[in-house]
Amino acid sequence: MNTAINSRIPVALTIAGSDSGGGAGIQADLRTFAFHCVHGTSAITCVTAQNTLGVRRVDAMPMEAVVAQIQAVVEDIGVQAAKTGMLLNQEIIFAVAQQVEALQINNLVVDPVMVSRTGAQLIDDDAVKTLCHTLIPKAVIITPNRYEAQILSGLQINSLEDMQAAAEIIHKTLRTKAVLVKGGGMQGDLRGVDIWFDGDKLEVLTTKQVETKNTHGTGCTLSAAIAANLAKGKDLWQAVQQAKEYVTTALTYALDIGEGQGPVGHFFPLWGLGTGDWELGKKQGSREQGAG
Ligand SMILES: Nc1ncnc2c1ncn2[C@@H]1O[C@H](COP(=O)(O)OP(=O)(O)OP(=O)(O)O)[C@@H](O)[C@H]1O
Ligand SMILES: Cc1ncc(CO)c(N)n1
Repeated sequence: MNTAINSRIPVALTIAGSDSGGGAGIQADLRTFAFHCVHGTSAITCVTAQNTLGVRRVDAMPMEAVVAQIQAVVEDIGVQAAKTGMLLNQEIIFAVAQQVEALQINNLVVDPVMVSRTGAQLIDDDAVKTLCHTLIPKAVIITPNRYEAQILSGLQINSLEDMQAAAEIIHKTLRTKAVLVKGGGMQGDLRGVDIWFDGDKLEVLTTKQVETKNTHGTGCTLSAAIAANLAKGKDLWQAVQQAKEYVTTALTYALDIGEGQGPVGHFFPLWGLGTGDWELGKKQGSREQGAG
């Protein structure tokens, strides 16, 4: 008898960089997709030698290799949603924007990775311009952090009101459906606060502020969770609210590894249930076998 189960599963694509430390980038995105029961596919734009203390080296993939990965995935498997993360240079950004158009990739979430949480600029000014003019207008939502929102809006952001003003300016000037200005780089209580603006509704998304130094990859995780929810057919507002809840809970289970900022705990229910001990799962399995 054929016992195979034919499972249909939503598919999402991440176009982003690899983080050797496993906390951000492609690694965080694929874990987030898996948690949401979405099949994760990837197009790697660059390889970073990175750990919890910082980025040591970045090697860009050839633009043609990025394009080939996107085409291989979309032409055969198809994707219901996609996200972009670290795109690194102007050539890759331009090529990704062309592929999004040519392959009609819908539900695109752009995490405009330009500046690290510590304020260091990761892409040059020409690449920022290309991102604004080619890729961002194709997104259903963009998710800048504090420093990225400063660049995109031209405002200094030091308060909730500044975050709101920046979201409005970014929406107006960059023509995306929605903007989420993230508060992780703010001080005090604002660290857990994000601002949503879609041209109509200006909303403050507030969760508790989690007291942890282990916040590496929160932005990647949030944008990947939004894409996963969109792939599952949720509307954009619902996708964002649920993604925010997910990243907050994952932060409360953040992993204390390395000397610097550890990653969030993407698979927290396993730890919450005490199954961090994998032996437990095996024991339960053998008990069931014994009973049969
Ligand atoms: N200490 C915290 N407590 C609660 N929420 C937080 C905290 N730090 C970040 N967040 C949330 O995590 C999400 C990501 O925001 P953040 O500003 O950290 O993005 P980012 O700088 O792009 O992240 P990264 O570069 O580390 O991937 C947002 O929803 C933000 O509110
Ligand atoms: C590969 C990669 N993408 C994104 C970020 C931003 O968190 C990072 N540190 N590394």
